[in-house]
Amino acid sequence: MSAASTPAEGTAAVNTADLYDERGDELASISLQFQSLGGRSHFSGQARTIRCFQDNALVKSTLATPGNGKVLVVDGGGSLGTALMGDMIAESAVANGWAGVVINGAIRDREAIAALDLGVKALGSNPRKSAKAGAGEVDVDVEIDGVAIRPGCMIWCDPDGILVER
Ligand SMILES: O=C([O-])CC(=O)C(=O)O
Repeated sequence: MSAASTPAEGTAAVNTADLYDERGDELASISLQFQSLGGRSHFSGQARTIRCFQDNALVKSTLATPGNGKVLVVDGGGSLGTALMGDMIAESAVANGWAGVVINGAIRDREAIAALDLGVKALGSNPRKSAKAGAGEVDVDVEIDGVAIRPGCMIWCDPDGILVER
C-alpha cells in the first residue's frame, strides 16, 4: 500500500490484500464471491445499511441523499430474483457523492453501471425489476456471509474482495 493511501481517508485506492496484511484479524473478510460491477474498482468508506427483500424503494431514496463518500451496503437476502439497482439509481448515487454500493443481491443495466464512476459489488444481475413499496429498514445492523456490518463501520472493496472493520 502506498504511503498516501490512509484507509480512513476513504477515497484513496486501497488494495484489500495489502490492508489485510497490515491489519489482519481486526478486519473481517466476506468470503462470498461478489462481482465487481462498477466503473470504480477500488472503493471504501463508512457504511450505511439497508435491509430489504426484492423491494428497492429504500435503495432509491437513500442514494438520492448526500453520500459524503460513504458506501451503501444493501442486504437483499442474497436474492437474485429481482434487481435492487439499475443505471438510473446508480447515476443518482454518483451525483450525490456516494463512493459505492454493495448489494447482497442483484443489479441490472450492467453495461451502463460499468461505465459509471461508482464502486459496485453485487452477486449478479437480473433484468426483472423490484417492487417499490418501501419495505425494509435503513441504518440497521446487517450480516452478510456471517460478517456483521454496522452503520458507520469502515468497509473496503476491490476486485479481491470486501473487508469490514470489526
Ligand atoms: O428502477 C429500478 O427498479 C432500477 C432501475 O431500473 C434503475 O435504477 O434504472
